[in-house]
Amino acid sequence: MDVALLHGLLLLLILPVLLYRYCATFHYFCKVTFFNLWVLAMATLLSPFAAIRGRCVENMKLLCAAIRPLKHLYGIKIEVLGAEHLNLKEPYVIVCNHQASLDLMGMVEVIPKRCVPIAKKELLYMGTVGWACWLSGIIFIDRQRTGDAIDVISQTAETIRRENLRVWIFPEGTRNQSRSMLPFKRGAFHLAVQAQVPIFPIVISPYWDFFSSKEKKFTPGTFTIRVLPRIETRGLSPKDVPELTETVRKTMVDVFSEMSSNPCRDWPAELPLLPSTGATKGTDGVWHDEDTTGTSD
Ligand SMILES: CCCCCCCCCCCCCCCC(=O)SCCNC(=O)CCNC(=O)[C@H](O)C(C)(C)COP(=O)(O)OP(=O)(O)OC[C@H]1O[C@@H](n2cnc3c(N)ncnc32)[C@H](O)[C@@H]1OP(=O)(O)O
Ligand SMILES: CCCCCCCC/C=C\CCCCCCCC(=O)OC[C@@H](O)COP(=O)(O)O
Repeated sequence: MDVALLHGLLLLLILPVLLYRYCATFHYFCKVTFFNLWVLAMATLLSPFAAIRGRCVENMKLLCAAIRPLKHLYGIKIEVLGAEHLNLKEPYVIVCNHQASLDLMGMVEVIPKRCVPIAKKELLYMGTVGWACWLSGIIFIDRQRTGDAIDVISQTAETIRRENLRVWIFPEGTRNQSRSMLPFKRGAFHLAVQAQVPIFPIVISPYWDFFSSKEKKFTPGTFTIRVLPRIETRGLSPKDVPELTETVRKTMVDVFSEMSSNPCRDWPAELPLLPSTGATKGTDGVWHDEDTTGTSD
């Protein structure tokens, strides 16, 4: 009886190990659960320290430091190209494609100082995770209430200039693992135009090789983050937003396709970008290059 019990116990111990080793779906769920538990645990541990400082963007540093070890735990290599573009003293808006929660791992590799993401308000209700996000100055929007979301974005346009902040937005508005990008929401572009600050597009290469929530795949792997040159919005008005949105999306989709078809990551140092670096749109509707000397750190 005792031996049978022992065998049962051993099997109970070994079974998860075997499942983890040989069942891809179980492996996937374990890794995703660990990711969420890690975030929850870190938020719980760090929120009291962040609370001492109160709600402030400096707490983003704590949040980022807590997420950074995850890439080592998952065996994920992240390559960042073009990070130097972000060395601007002035405020700006970052727009980035959004494939999965794993984007957090890439985001913390490249996010500049004094930068806050815009997030769906549902995150706010995730216990200590919401608390940590709020304490770090993350801006919440209700995607179901466009009017309210627009108000928040308009206030943000004033805040980023007043407090010299950067804002990180996922303009697809939701996670997307398709072969291209979803149509872009216009909030990020209204924000940049209203604040008259530049936009930096960031493209994260596809995770297909190592991660797919549909196929329940999560293995070690590599991805690349490409920071594209800035796109000026000075002189643009709200009527230019639809075209600006489409131009930026097309640029990002082109880079994403390039990254998808070149898994060896053998990209040219500078990809052609429309509009080009430091371009502004003149009254004639044409994008003009301008001198950006002295704007970088
Ligand atoms: C210590 C450890 C802790 C760990 C802690 C870990 C967690 C750490 C998390 C950090 C990371 C967060 C990551 C979160 C990731 C997301 O939560 S993604 C989801 C949230 N993000 C978004 O939704 C993207 C931003 N959304 C937008 O920009 C959308 O435009 C809005 C404002 C929500 C409106 O949405 P919509 O109505 O569906 O779409 P849209 O067609 O764009 O707009 C409708 C109309 O309003 C106009 N409009 C839009 N915005 C404006 C505006 N600002 N002014 C004037 N008109 C506007 C549009 O132009 C359009 O009008 P027309 O041009 O058609 O005439
Ligand atoms: C008292 C309640 C306690 C609840 C505790 C919940 C614990 C949850 C723990 C960890 C959550 C980790 C969240 C990481 C968030 C990463 C950002 C993200 O990817 O958000 C999704 C959002 O972009 C788009 O959402 P949808 O694709 O539209 O959906």
